[in-house]
Amino acid sequence: MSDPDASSSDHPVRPAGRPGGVGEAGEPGEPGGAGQDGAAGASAWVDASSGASGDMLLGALLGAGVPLAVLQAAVDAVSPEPVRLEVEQVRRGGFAAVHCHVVVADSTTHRTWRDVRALLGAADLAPAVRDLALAVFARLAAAEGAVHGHPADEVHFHEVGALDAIADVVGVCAGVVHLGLHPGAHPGGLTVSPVAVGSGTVRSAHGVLPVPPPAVVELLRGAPSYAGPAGAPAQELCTPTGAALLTTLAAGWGPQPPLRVSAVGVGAGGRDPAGHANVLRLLLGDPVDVAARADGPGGAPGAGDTFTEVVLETNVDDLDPRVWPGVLDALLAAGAADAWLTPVLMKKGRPAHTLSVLVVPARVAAVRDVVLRETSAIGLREHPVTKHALPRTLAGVDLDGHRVAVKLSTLDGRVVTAQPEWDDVARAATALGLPARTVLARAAALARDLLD
Ligand SMILES: O=C([S-])c1cc(C(=O)S)c[n+]([C@@H]2O[C@H](COP(=O)(O)O)[C@@H](O)[C@H]2O)c1
Ligand code: NI
Repeated sequence: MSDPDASSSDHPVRPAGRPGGVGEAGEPGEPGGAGQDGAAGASAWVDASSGASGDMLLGALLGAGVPLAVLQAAVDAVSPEPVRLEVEQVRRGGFAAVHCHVVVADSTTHRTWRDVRALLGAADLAPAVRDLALAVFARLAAAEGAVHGHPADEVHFHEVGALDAIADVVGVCAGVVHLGLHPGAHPGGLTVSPVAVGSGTVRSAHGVLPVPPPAVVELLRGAPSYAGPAGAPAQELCTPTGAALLTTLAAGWGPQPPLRVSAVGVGAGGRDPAGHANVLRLLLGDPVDVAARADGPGGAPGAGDTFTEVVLETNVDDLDPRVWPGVLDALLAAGAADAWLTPVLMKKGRPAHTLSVLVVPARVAAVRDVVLRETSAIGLREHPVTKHALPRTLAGVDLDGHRVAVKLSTLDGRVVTAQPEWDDVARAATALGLPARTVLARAAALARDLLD
């Protein structure tokens, strides 16, 4: 929710940078709705070490280069009353930041989850934006229902169902879809840092609540969060809207993933307390394939091509084979570099599978946990392995307006392979209505120009 006390202005936003090849299509609406997917897909990291709220996320998206018109068009499509997004350049504890004000007339209308769902259902929104906004409000309704003891459908939102909160959610979803960062759009997606929730108490429609308030606790279940940051005055830093947005949008949690950063958005919270910068940062860029290197002796990207990883292995003869695809997905989601099955004939002549997982040392524990939880194995072997890999970077080629990432590998300073990323090829083929092998051949031909 935006801060009603903060001053506002009509200043146009000055982006901190334009993402390379991202958001450039930027048409104001796809056929049949506001909130065009104006990007071919990118990766990003949200720094929520000072918390998160709807207006902080809106400011960060604007600062990272999303046009104000994209957010406003989506908000206009949903809101039954005029809602204006206003942008102000502010300072927060040493950061130049963008504060997005959501300006609405005073209203005491309370909405249920059913009301909000009807508003979103009737709105002329791009399908991806509508689906995402529905998912955010469904999470809010489930959390409110759980903490107040009501079925989700009957949940009566107070602050979080007001027009400014609806504008926060819809605007953020439109911005995220515009950047191609929504779940399922791109393998990289959005990684979110552990979330600072603040401390102390907060006044709300429910009266005085402890921080984190119950809805935030419920929404952040399973996500990393903590009180703080240290030295900050006691205050609420993560609102229910911020928590619902982050947990719906996050493809993963943790420190900044390897990124070639091309744009930074700094979104301001309403207050500017002494002692900490009340901002949320969005770092946008292309993924760099250096995750393994960062954990190994090679250190910095491209600095070396030999490092240590771990192979976990176990022979399994008693798991229903239909379970295996989900296991492999879960292993990759837990950070495995690869996971595969080999048919074997094991002791007592039993047909079985060897499950093998390659993973960087820092992610062994998470991967081991998946193996022991998701399969019937009751033990496993772990071998450190020495891995040699060529330094690689990502470039891109354009196929009739669809960006296909190309992985470049370098030997002795020369680019020796240029491989189009399959997921991008498949997506472009679907969008263009062409066979994937045709699109792959065209992407490979363009990629050949990137070879040295
Ligand atoms: O609106 C509701 S029902 C509501 C529930 C809770 C619970 O934790 S339960 C908390 N709040 C407080 O409302 C304000 C505004 O939140 P936004 O997400 O709309 O920015 C915030 O202080 C919450 O703690 C509201
Ligand atoms: Ni509540």
